[in-house]
Amino acid sequence: MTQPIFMVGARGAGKTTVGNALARALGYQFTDTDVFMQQTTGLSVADVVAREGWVGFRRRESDALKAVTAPHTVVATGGGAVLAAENRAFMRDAGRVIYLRAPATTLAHRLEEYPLDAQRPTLTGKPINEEMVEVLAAREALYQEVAHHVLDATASPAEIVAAIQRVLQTEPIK
Ligand SMILES: Nc1ncnc2c1ncn2[C@@H]1O[C@H](COP(=O)(O)OP(=O)(O)OP(=O)(O)O)[C@@H](O)[C@H]1O
Ligand SMILES: O=C(O)C1=C[C@@H](O)[C@@H](O)[C@H](O)C1
Ligand SMILES: [Mg+2]
Repeated sequence: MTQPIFMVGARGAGKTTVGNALARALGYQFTDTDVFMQQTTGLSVADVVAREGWVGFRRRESDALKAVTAPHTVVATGGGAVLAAENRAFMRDAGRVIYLRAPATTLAHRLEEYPLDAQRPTLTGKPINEEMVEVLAAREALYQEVAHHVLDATASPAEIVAAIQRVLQTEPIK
């Protein structure tokens, strides 16, 4: 397989952590749309949102997704990349899409431990647990729709990488 692999899921699901480890295991390149945008603009997510609003950030995110996509590459996407139908169609068409799925409580716990506020400014202004419940309610159907494979993101990163390697050897069922 040479196709790019796209990691999708909410903030804290482990797209960056697991995506990086998966790339190492496969001998693939690793790239992250949030990091790509930070490097190309010199601005954090919070800065871009302050200057251009979420609409501007989402436009840049769609451009970044296309720019980083290449064969033999694991792409960690931003948590909201699935919001645009254009991005969902692009990822399904270009490669394999992996949804790292975890409950809101797990995500909120991880984000509390390691907030990284500049890269993860609040989406709703609400406390993080409430925010993650809301975000998942709004996006779960989109993550499911775009994914070729859904993985349990509460396992350890090593276990998730092994599980992804197994599903990549199967034909996508969706
Ligand atoms: N499977 C896991 N088990 C335990 N902790 C994890 C796991 N995956 C990620 N983490 C931890 O959760 C935090 C968030 O992980 P990570 O940055 O990879 O998430 P993300 O999906 O890339 O989030 P974002 O959308 O904000 O970029 C990190 O502190 C990371 O160490
Ligand atoms: O879930 C989201 O909407 C976001 C997730 C992060 O990866 C960043 O892309 C940004 O903080 C927005
Ligand atoms: Mg990330």
